[in-house]
Amino acid sequence: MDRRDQIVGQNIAIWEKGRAALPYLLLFTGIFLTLSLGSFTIAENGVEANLFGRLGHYLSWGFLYLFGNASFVPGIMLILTGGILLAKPAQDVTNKLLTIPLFLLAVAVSLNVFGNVSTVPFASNGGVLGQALAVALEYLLGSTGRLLIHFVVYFYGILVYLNESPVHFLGRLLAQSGRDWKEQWLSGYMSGRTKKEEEIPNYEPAFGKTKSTDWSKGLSGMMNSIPSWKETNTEVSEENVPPWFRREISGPSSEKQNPVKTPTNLESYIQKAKGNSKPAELKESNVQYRNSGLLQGFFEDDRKIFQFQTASSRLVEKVYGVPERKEEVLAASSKKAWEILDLRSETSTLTSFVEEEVLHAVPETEEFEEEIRPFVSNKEIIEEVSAEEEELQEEGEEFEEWTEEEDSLDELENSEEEYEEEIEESEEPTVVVEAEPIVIPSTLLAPPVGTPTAAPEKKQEKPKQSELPFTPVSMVPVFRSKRSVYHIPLNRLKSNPTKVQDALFKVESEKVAFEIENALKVYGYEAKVVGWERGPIITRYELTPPPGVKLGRITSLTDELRMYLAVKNIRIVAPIPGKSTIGIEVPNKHREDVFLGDILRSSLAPKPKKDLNIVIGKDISGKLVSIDLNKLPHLLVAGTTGSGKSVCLNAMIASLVLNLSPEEVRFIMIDPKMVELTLFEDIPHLLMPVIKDARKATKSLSWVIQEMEARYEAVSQLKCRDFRSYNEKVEEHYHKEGYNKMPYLVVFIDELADLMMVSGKDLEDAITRISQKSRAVGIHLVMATQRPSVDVITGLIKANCPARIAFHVAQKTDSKIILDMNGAESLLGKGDMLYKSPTSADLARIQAPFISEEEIEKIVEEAKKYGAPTYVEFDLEEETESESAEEMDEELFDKAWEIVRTDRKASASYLQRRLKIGYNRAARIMELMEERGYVSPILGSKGREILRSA
Ligand SMILES: Nc1ncnc2c1ncn2[C@@H]1O[C@H](COP(=O)(O)OP(=O)(O)OP(=O)(O)O)[C@@H](O)[C@H]1O
Repeated sequence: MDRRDQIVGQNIAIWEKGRAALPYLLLFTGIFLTLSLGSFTIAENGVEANLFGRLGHYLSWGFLYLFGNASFVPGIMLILTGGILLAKPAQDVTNKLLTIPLFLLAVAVSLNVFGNVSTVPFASNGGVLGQALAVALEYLLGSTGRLLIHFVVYFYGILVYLNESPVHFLGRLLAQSGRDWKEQWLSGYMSGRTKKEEEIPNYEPAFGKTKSTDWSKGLSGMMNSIPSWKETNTEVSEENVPPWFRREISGPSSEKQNPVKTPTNLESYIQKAKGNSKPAELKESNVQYRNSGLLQGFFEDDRKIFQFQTASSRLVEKVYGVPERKEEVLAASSKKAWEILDLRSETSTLTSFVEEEVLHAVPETEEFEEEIRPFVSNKEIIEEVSAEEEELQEEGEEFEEWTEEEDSLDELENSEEEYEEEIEESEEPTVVVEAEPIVIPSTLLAPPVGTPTAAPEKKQEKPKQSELPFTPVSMVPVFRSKRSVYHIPLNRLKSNPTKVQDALFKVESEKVAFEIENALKVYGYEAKVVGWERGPIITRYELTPPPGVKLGRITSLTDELRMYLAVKNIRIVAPIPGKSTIGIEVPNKHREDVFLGDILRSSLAPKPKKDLNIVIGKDISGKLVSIDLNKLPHLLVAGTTGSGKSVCLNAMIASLVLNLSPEEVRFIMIDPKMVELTLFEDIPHLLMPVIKDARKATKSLSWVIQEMEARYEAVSQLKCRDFRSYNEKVEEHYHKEGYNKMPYLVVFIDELADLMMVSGKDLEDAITRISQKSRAVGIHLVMATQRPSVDVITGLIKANCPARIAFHVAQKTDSKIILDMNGAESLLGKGDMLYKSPTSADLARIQAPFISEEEIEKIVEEAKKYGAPTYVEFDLEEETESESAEEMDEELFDKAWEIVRTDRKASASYLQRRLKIGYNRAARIMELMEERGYVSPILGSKGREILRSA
């Protein structure tokens, strides 16, 4: 660690202490100022009368003279800010304090403008400065300008005080008013049009009146074919909405503001045409969807129908794109009344049903076929839209699109007039509409209709909903950040103020090196310490091995050396990988804790941002070691209780939260211990609330499997090899087609053993499936366990997690399970660990960084400012039958054990009688007891033995 870091660290420590005293300082100053001013009197005994004596009197004098009664402002604001800081100690009040002079001056000017009279003569009208400022402002800006400008200062001050960026606030305001304007403009036009239609008694849509070759006849026919569609539920949930539509979503308010009821209009035309006195009404949906001004509308009928309210002229042209019918195209786009699109798949049984209905409505099959041919498939529409978007982007401004539409409006109004004329001329509609209105199913948007198969009973069939004709994508809900730039300040993290001085260390190391040489001499080996490397908690001494001595002999001297050096533990590495020396790792006398804050600050130097890069600590030479979770791709952590697993996991999560926004990474946290990961509850990166129940853990992992499959599907659709190239492609081009970038997904499990105990096989299966496949789609597992036994870290799990971290473990066998070699048993605990990378057989000894709970809380608090977490829609509570049975067994377990223990009878039939339960259940409970080591397996005729006494 260099000197600069040291100074920074010290400064931060001083700052932290100062911060704790800040609220009291603010409160005291505020009270002092307010009371001094309140007790100020101009009379002779002013000093005596003032509650804060001479200082209070003269200070108040100065303030009142300069700012008049506005002088009370700083005191009151200081009290307010101090109170806020006391209630929320982590708040940054710098902005609040900076607004005090602003408000002081603004109030002083206000007092002058509105003529404040004070009992203290020189304090009237905002004091000398208030008067001077007011006069200067009036001279420069006139009285109106003065009034306005000082109100602007209030406005600005209030925003800054509330920690709101005035620029962002104005931006949002402008954006909102722009949207409102656009919608009002649209609704004004559309309502005008509706009125017109109502005024003309015989008004019929043009497409209902034109000759039989008109495309709209097919439409009208179809509109009359499927009555049930419009009667179904119109509530729209965001779930499963194709990403294409999801890109801009406005809430219900905008929908209300916009009185466009296109389908109703369209239907009413058809109702009128067939003389139906009971016009059907389509309910409006709540949520409006847009795609960059190209189209706008809302979902109906349980997301099966997308009702367009607006669409760009090119999209319209594509759908109706027969050049000879240009007027119609224009008319259609102007009315925005044609746009009803069914999103059902083309394979549904509906196809023949609709075809048949259409042909029923339109007798001339050939003509009808011609009518519907111009409709294009959804895929083509999407392509067209993307082309349209590209073009728009080239043109630069979305606004131009609206201007264009405005221009075309005039044209369209003309064409509407033409239609009206046509209506008058026309005597009879050529299309005989017989059935109820329907919407256009997508089945008709694709290929021409084949020969119908008349089957009237099919009319009663409920249309089957199949998959939406859009790309299946990640189920991770989109996170919308409250702020534009994601940044969590590192000053929230501590630094280590106690660094061991090099000089001190040199003396210590020389002494230890001498002792090592002596100890080996005692056992008859002439070895020389040739150097050492100092880490934060251990130092590795390098020795040249005595010639002709087997290395095993030296390593077998571990205990002897430990005793000779009087240290807790030593570890001998023979030979040091890549060197011709032996390493003896000896604990330092003075431990130097590694703080996450220090690490992140020292690694702040600009370097390419690796996606899931995590600094996991300092190695024995004090160098930072980082891992890229993306490459591992999963990590297994093991160690006895108190060895530092949870702190390590917390540090990993914290560094990810500090580096990556919720748009870039999401977490699922499983914490059966209920105390470790819950600290991160409610951070926006979470996909589910922190899971504390082992049963829910398995369910959440099954969700991860589904997500993994969906991601694979999406990745293969864009013909990408992995998730990264998918994200690149989406960023470059495919976002225009509605594809969303996928965030990394990291699943943290603290205490795998607890989970394996409850749902062993299921959990193992889920973990194996995820770990085998998920690497390519950005899903990673980080699992920690206290008990590195073969039933927890099974062969399958081990095989799929080549990257492992071992903290201190109780025995060599545990070390072998986790690392496939000895070593972890000689670690020192408290974050001392061995890391086995997937690419190398050698172990790296690392000191994990420390992060305290308070630091985590501060980070969490900062992260929460970016928004609340958007959880996946997934019911973790839902219970399967077998699960509830297991739960009941679990409930009975304690009772059963009490009976077995006191009666000394471990048999299922005995439990059956005592607990009045079925035999199967009793046998299951006995098996549970066996699994948990309470009773032995059945020992032939002797039955089971009771293994525990309590
Ligand atoms: N990197 C570290 N640096 C310094 N001290 C540490 C470090 N990691 C852990 N400790 C100390 O060890 C204690 C136990 O750590 P931790 O809670 O992470 O253990 P654990 O392995 O998760 O234990 P358990 O499995 O019982 O939860 C901590 O309270 C802390 O004081």
